[in-house]
Amino acid sequence: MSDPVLRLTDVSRVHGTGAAEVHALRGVSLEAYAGELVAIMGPSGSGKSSLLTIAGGLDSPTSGSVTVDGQDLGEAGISGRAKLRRTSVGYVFQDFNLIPALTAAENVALPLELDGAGRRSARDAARVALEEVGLDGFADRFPDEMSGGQRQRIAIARAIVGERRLILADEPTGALDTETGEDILKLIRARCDAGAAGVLVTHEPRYASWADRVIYVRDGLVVDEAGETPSTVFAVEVEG
Ligand SMILES: Nc1ncnc2c1ncn2[C@@H]1O[C@H](COP(=O)(O)OP(=O)(O)OP(=O)(O)O)[C@@H](O)[C@H]1O
Repeated sequence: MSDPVLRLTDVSRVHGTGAAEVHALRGVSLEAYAGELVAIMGPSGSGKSSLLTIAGGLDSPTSGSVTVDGQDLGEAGISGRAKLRRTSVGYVFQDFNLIPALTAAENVALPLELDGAGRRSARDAARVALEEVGLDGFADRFPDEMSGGQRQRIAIARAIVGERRLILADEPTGALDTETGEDILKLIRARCDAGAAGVLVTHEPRYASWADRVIYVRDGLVVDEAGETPSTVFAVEVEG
């Protein structure tokens, strides 16, 4: 098998010191390969968001290592991690994290422009990404002129623009109705089918069923890895 796009090896994350010490992650290892979507489930406070921010280089582990596309984030340094975030990692948040003063196309083009792409080519790439998520014709609208589902589509377009290899989504359906949430999952799934690796944090078995594998986290530990079929999500829930 080829190398994983994402590899976490024995990752721990401790916040605070002494009596205030919180172990958000305790020796988590996981891999996500090109073409696969991995769902992360677990109770509130179990470490899901910590895992994702560390996978995306937004936070650093206290110990353990993270590699994205073979590059060790610890060795990459601050500027190397920032570059990797701009070029290889697409992050989708529950609350969209769009810049209200920028149009849909400008929001999507931003990571490319930050990475030094010319304005014209960045905007062209943004329009292609917006088309891919079904927002052709909305490029010049501002986020507050659009529905929640459309805003999340902009965020997905921003996460996939420029052929990002790793898509990290933290409860991307949280603020959306079920039908719109399913549409968003379809887009993430399609991107993985096209060759990206995806990691999806979700509370909803319905959305986790779009994944190839489901990983359960509890108290900062991976406690169970279900099989390959969506039905195992429900099987484990019933047994648990
Ligand atoms: N910056 C921080 N400082 C202190 N503690 C933190 C920090 N970030 C996370 N934690 C703690 O680490 C643990 C894991 O948090 P995390 O947000 O990763 O959980 P989660 O599974 O994503 O929760 P939720 O489903 O509610 O979003 C929690 O106990 C949380 O309070």
